[in-house]
Amino acid sequence: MSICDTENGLMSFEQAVNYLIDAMPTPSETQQIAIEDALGRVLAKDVVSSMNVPSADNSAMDGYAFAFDAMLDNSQTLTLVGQSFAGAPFNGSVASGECVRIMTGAVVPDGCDTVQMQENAQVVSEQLVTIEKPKYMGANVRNKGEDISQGQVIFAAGRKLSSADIGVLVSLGFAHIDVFKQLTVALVATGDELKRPGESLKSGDIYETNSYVVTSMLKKLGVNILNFGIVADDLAAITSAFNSANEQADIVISSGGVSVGEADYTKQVLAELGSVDFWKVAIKPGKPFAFGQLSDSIFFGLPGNPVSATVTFYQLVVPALTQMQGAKWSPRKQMRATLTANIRKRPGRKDFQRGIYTTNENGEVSVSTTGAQGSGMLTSMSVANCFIVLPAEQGSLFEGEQVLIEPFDALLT
Ligand SMILES: Nc1nc2c(c(=O)[nH]1)N[C@H]1C(S)=C(S)[C@@H](COP(=O)(O)OP(=O)(O)OC[C@H]3O[C@@H](n4cnc5c(N)ncnc54)[C@H](O)[C@@H]3O)O[C@H]1N2
Ligand code: MOO
Repeated sequence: MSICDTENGLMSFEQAVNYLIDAMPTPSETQQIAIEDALGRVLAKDVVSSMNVPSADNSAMDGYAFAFDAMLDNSQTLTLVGQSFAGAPFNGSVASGECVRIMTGAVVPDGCDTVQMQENAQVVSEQLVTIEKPKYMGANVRNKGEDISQGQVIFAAGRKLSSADIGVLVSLGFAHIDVFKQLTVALVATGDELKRPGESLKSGDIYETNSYVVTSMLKKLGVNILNFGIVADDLAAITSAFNSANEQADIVISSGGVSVGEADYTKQVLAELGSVDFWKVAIKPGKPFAFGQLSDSIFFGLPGNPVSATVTFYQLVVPALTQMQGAKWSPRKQMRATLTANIRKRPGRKDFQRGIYTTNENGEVSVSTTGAQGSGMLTSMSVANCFIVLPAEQGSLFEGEQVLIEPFDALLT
C-alpha cells in the first residue's frame, strides 16, 4: 500500500485514520456489567425490548379521563366515578357519560381514550365535572408502546452507550448488559526533564502534563487506565516500561521521544520489541506521531509537545480506540464558520488550529484562532472551544473566508 503523499512524502491525515481503523483488532471477549457502569461501553449484542414503553396507555396531564365519543357538545358535564393515580390505577370500567379523575403518568382506565387537563374542567359537585371537549380523540394520552414496542431491536451491537441510552435500557428493566470487555490502556511519559506536580524543579525541568491530559480524556472513553509514570530517556528504562505495559494492557500510549533528537528512543524500542507500522503524519501539530504493535498490544507514540500530544490523541487515537472498543468510527461532524481574522498557514500539512467560535442570534457561526499556535502552549487548548480544521493543501486565509470547525464538546462523544 502506498501511504505517502503531501509534504516530503508524509502519510496524509486521512490515510493515517483509515490505516488505524483497518489495523484495529475487533474485540471478541464480552462481559456482563451493571447498567450503572455502562457509560461509554459498547454493546456486544443487540438489545431487544421484552416490553412496551409505556407499558399501558397513560395520562400526560393531571385532569379527567373519559371516552371522546361521550362528548356530544363542546362542553359536557360528566359523572365522576373514581380516580386513577400513577401506581394506583382505577380498576373498574368507565361508561359513556362518566369520567375518572386522573394524574400524570396514571393508567387510562378501560372505557376511556382521552384526557382533558384540569385547567379546562370545572368541578360542579362531588360527583359532577363540566369538561371542555378536547380537539381530538386521544388528546393528552401517551399510548402503550409509543416510545418502544415489544420485540423491537432498541440498540444494535456496536453501540457506544450514552447517558440517555442507559436511561432507555433501565426503562426496559435491564439491570445488567452485555458489553465488549473493557480495554486497558497503559500510559508512559518519557523525558529526563519531567517532574510530578509537587516536586521541585531544577533548571530545565518541567512538570509532566501529557499523562494528566490523556488520562482525563481516557476517563470519558470508558477504559481502564494504568499509569506507568515518568520514564527516563534511557533505552533500558524505556524497554522495561514498554515490556511491562505490553504485558498488562491492550493499548500502550507513550508521549515524547518520537522525534529525531539524540534522546528520542521511542521508535527504536518499539521496533526492537515489535514493529513500527508508520511514523509521521502530514498534520500540524503532531507530525512525529508513531503507530505500531508490541507482542500483545497496540502502540501509539504521541509527540511530547503538550498540544501535539492532545491533538494526536483526539484526532488519531480516539478513532482507533473507538474501533478497538467494538464501535464503528465515523468522521466527526464539522461546522462551517466565518473567519473574523486572517490565519497564517503554509500548504503541506493538515492544520488543527485552536479556535474560539461564537454563534450570533441568527445562528451564524464566527471563529478566530486563539492567537499564537506554538505546540508547547497548552493554554491555547484550554482557551479554545474548537479546532479550526484546515486541509493540507490550504494556504493562508483571510478574514471573511469560510472554514470548517470541530467543537470541542463533541470530541469524546
Ligand atoms: N530536528 C527536528 N526536531 C524536531 C522535529 C523535527 O521534525 N526535526 N519535530 C518537532 C516536533 S513537530 C515535535 S511535536 C517534537 C516532538 O518531539 P518528541 O516526541 O521527541 O518529544 P520530546 O522531544 O520528548 O519533547 C518535546 C517537548 O515536549 C515536552 N514534553 C515531553 N513530554 C512531556 C510531558 N509528558 N508533559 C509535558 N511536556 C512534555 C518536552 O519537554 C519538550 O519541550 O519534536 C520537534 N523537534
Ligand atoms: O507538530 Mo509538532 O507536533 O508541531 O509540535
